Amino acid sequence: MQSLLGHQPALVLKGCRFRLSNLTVAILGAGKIGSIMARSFSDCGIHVIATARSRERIEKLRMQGFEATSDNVYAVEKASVVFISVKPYQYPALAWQIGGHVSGKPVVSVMAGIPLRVLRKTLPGAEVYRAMPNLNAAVKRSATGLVAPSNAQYKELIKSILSCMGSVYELPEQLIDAWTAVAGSGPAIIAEFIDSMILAALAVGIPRDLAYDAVLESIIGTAEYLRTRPVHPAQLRDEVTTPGGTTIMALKIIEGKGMKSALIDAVEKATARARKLAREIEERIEEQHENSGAS
Ligand SMILES: NC(=O)C1=CN([C@@H]2O[C@H](COP(=O)(O)OP(=O)(O)OC[C@H]3O[C@@H](n4cnc5c(N)ncnc54)[C@H](O)[C@@H]3O)[C@@H](O)[C@H]2O)C=CC1
Ligand SMILES: O=C(O)[C@@H]1CCC=N1
Repeated sequence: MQSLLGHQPALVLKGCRFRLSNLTVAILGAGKIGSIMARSFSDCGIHVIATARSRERIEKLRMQGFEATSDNVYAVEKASVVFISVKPYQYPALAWQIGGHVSGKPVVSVMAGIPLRVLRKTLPGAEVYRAMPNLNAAVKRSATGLVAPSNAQYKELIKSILSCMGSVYELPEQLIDAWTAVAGSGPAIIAEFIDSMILAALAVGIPRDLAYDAVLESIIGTAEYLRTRPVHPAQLRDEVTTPGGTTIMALKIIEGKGMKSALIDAVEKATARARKLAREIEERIEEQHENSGAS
């Protein structure tokens, strides 16, 4: 693998390593990703306290079997590990609520963009981490990036909890925004590709249900092929492409319309957006600090 791809996957963990059944974890802001995290952690035996703002959402979380509340401070105080999964712009208000209650606890943010530096400043005394899972956690196939602080005390525990969602990869902080673009947004980008291929299949007359299967099975099969056989994607492409055959006609059009350059641009823009988010949130936090009359 190393010599062919010039890269060794930095997989650190897959599958639970700790006995997690005595653990209580708070998930603050159990929306789309937070409720998937709650299900994954709960399936690992963890007691989850999920928080949400609306009565309907709390009721829904309870129906799914989780302890659920609107009281973030209660959840933080009861839990040994705290996860934050609100939208980045919702974070300053949440930090204001819980900032005085997290000292000594590990707190893991899955929010795009917000740097450790800002988490540390707003959650005094907590051991702060950044993680970037993806929606595929719903099928235990998240590729989760993890940034741990130096001299982290709780790193093995955090990796173990995150592994309930799939694979965990430890990263330096300067890579997490790029990871957010590639792996965090990845399912959306890949879903667009799948949707486009389905439309293409319809255009050449394949019935809709068959088109869906043809595309999904081909995507899953190609990923499985690349995962289990040590070949570079370009080598796979060459194995499929018969000189003067059909595939080369498709590849010529893709090349001419710039699919690769569009994807590279897209990922660069998404990475830059995460960096910009960090600045925007930091400004909001400073404003909040000034408005509170703090020096
Ligand atoms: N959706 C995704 O695939 C992924 C999202 N993320 C990150 O996860 C975070 C959440 O994203 P989504 O789940 O998509 O958003 P969402 O809007 O579905 O979930 C956020 C939830 O937090 C709740 N909330 C907001 N403020 C709150 C507060 N003070 N107390 C309690 N609950 C509060 C909201 O009502 C909402 O239900 C974002 O920061 C995003 O960057 C990370 C990886 C993947
Ligand atoms: O779109 C977003 O900002 C979040 C981060 C990764 C996936 N969704």
